[in-house]
Amino acid sequence: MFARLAILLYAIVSYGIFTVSFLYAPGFVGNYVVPKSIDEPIDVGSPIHLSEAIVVNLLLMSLFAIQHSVMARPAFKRWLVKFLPAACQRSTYVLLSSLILLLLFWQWRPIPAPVWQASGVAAWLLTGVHWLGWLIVFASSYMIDHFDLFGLRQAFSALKGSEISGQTFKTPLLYKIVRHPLMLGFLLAFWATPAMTAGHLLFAIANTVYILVALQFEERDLIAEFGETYQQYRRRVPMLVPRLFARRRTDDRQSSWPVGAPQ
Ligand SMILES: C[S@@+](CC[C@H](N)C(=O)[O-])C[C@H]1O[C@@H](n2cnc3c(N)ncnc32)[C@H](O)[C@@H]1O
Repeated sequence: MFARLAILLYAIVSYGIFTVSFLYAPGFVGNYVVPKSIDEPIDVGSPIHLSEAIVVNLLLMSLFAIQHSVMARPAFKRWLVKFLPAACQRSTYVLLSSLILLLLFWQWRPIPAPVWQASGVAAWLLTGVHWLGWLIVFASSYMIDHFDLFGLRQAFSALKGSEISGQTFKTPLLYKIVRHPLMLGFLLAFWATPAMTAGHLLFAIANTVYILVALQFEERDLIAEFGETYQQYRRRVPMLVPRLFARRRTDDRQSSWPVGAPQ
């Protein structure tokens, strides 16, 4: 019982640290409220050189990308549970990702050279799309299973002594429009800004490249897990850019597979 309570406490602490990093992220990317944002320099006493800023920022983003992608692979998860209870595996992933994100927010070097500056209606539109992106990220996490994604469900299952259920394939709401709404939300939040600086542009480009590469790995795992069901989904639903007009395909009309039903 003590071990199970310790797992739950670990999951709650990890989730708490994730919440701090998630709440900080819009402030960081949008330069709102927070003490240190993407364009807000830290006082390091001496001016930061452009080359140093680029190298430090790329290292920070690479650290996040490597941790986030390596730890998400099934082979790594199987290795990790040799040392940790299975119920801690997702919380460990969430904890490390969140700590690296906080490090990135803290150590990020702004590069303030302006790239574009919108005003009037364009500025309002870009700000609206920016917040729509964050809303999509938040909502999508609940559509596939927020508490499973962030390790709490696994810890509660362990507390009850029940088996940790495997991943289930779902296509609710936004997942019927694109296969990766959560990533689409991030892309909108990163790119839609009325005041783009060189540092923000570096952040947006590097993260776009990372997302596009990471999604290849994620989809490879999803195909390995769900086979033809995911292949059909791939044929039916676009990856990131919604189709403006529904495409009527022969196999759509013939298929009896209900999109949205757990497979
Ligand atoms: C951070 S979430 C991002 C999900 C998706 N890539 C997106 O952008 O909305 C990553 C986890 O979601 C899982 N996942 C992705 N698509 C899924 C789906 N349709 N149903 C259930 N789980 C899914 C992946 O296996 C992975 O564990």
